[in-house]
Parts: sequence; structure tokens; C-alpha cells
Amino acid sequence: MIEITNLQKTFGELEVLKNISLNIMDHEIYGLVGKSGAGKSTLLRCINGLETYSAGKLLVNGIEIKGLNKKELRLYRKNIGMIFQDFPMLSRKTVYENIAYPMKCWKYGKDDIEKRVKELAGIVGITDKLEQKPDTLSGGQKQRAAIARALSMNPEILLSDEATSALDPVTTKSILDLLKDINEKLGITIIMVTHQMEVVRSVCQKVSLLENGKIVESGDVQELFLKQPEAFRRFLGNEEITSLPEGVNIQIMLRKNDDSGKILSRIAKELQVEYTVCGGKMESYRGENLGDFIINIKNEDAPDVRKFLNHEHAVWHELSGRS
Ligand SMILES: Nc1ncnc2c1ncn2[C@@H]1O[C@H](COP(=O)(O)OP(=O)(O)OP(=O)(O)O)[C@@H](O)[C@H]1O
Repeated sequence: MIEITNLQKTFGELEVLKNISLNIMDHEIYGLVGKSGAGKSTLLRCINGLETYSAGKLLVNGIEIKGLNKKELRLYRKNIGMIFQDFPMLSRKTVYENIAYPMKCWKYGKDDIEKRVKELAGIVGITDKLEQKPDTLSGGQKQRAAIARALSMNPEILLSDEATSALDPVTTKSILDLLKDINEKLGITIIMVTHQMEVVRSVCQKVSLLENGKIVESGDVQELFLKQPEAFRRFLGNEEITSLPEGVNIQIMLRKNDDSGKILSRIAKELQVEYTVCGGKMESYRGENLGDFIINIKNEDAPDVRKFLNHEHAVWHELSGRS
């Protein structure tokens, strides 16, 4: 478990992390999202022991990272794999040698290395690429090789810093599926730094949203989608719904496994209210479909509709349109 309490980090005068507190449970996939410069990578580097922090606590499996000496830190970092946006590889070495590199540094035997490299190549699906040089691989294949290398020391934690940002949508999906698979099969805790909401939707169970070095929202991804707190809406760009029609505009969230899908027809039938659907979408959250509809109603119908939605325990938000 990773327990972060009131973590602070400064670079000179610049406060980059301001009282960050969050817990990441074992085997979880946890997203850290936010705009460029929010402090996501710095937080990841603190977790990895690559940066020290100015104040606060950062405990991994009960051990304070700041208190580790050089040797302990090296051992600690052995337990953490890391992947990046630009999948850095040793270009003169083969894919096999790249994956084997951390094990070689830790003086593993040749046979053990060979067994592990082949096993990892099988897991990430690049068995036929082992003798090639990284430059001859596609971006997705390079990231697969980088994931294999990051897993070579059998880490409990995998840190991913924008690992899919440089990939096209289809390759992104295949890498995200792979990470989800690794999390499920190997039980590895994964922390995903990203600015792409799609990454969070597809794989993360929990997420923290950082703005300007502070956590402004944290929680279960599906719950945050339903509640859409203001900072989350801002990040999703939902506050930018422009030119909504006159009258009252209501966003009704559609949850899984309930009757929320019938709510529109019930508004028409039971309240005899006419509405226009002026927006809506369905999206997959770790394979579960969640969505919303935006309806426009007349001002005079609004009190009845609000009352009805509350009575039905619907999750809804009134949208203020901007024209
Ligand atoms: N080594 C450093 N020295 C000084 N300032 C730094 C250093 N590393 C990061 N910063 C500053 O800290 C702030 C947060 O940077 P960080 O890279 O953590 O943000 P981020 O959310 O990961 O951004 P991005 O999505 O663009 O990678 C930025 O203002 C950045 O300029």
C-alpha cells in the first residue's frame, strides 16, 4: 500500500506539490490526471524515490521513502517498474538485451535471464521481435518491450508516465488492455500518470485530479463520472457546453444495472412533459457502459421534473448554458 500524507515538494521558490494526500491500495490501478505542469510526474518521481520531498510522508508498504539510505533505496527501486511516453531503449542492443538489462545489472544467471526474458516477451506479445533492434519496432511494440523490461525484476508496483500519449488510438487501446491484463494476472499495482481521460476510463479504478500542485478531486472513477464535481467537469471540458437552448437544461446520468435508462420515457409519460434531447453520450468505464442525456425543458416544467428526478433518486445536474 502507498500512503501519502501532506506531501510537499519545492523546486527553489516554486511549490510543485502542495499537501498531497492519497492512498493507493495493493493491486489497484490508480490514475493521476491533470493538465501539463500540474505536478503529476513530480509526484510519480517522489513515489519512485527519484526525487526527495520537502515535507510530509510517503510510505510504501509501511516504509518511509525519505528515510532510506542509498543501498535501501536501490533495493526499494528494484520493486518498482517504470514506463514512459518515449519508451527509452538502448538502441545498439537487441530487444532481448534491453529486457535482460536490469537482470544483468543485478547479476542474475544467464539461464534465469533467458527464461525470464522469454516469459516476459510472451506476456507482452513480442516473442518474434527479441533479436531485433528497438529502432525496427513500431511504437506499440517498443512500449511492449519497455513494459517487459519494467517487469523484469518482478516489481509489485508499475509506474506509467504518459505511456500511451505518443501512440495512435488503436495501439493505445492494445497497450491499455495489456496493462489491465498484467494488473489482473500478476496483481501489480499500477499508477498511471496521464492527461487523457480515455486512459482513466479504460483502466483506472480510482483517480486523483491535480491542479497546480494540489489534489482537487479524488475518488472512484465511476462515482466521479456520475457526480461530476466542478473540478472534474472542468478537466473533462464539460463546462464548455456552449449554446444550450433557452429554458432549463438537465443532464441525467445513466448508471449501470438500474432503471435510469427509462427515466426519459417516464418523464414524458408520467409528467406529460415535452423535452428535446440536446446532447448525450455513452462511454465504457473499465468495460461498463455509463452515459448521460441532456434534455431541454420549458422553465415552467422544471419544478416538476426536478421533483420527479429527486424522488426517483436519479443522478442529475442542471447545466447552465453559455451562448
Ligand atoms: N527538476 C526541476 N526543476 C525545476 N522545476 C521543475 C523540475 N521538474 C519539474 N519542475 C516544475 O514543476 C512543475 C510540475 O512539473 P511536472 O513535470 O511534475 O508536471 P506534469 O503535471 O507532469 O506536467 P506534464 O503533463 O507536462 O508532464 C512544472 O512547473 C515544472 O516546470
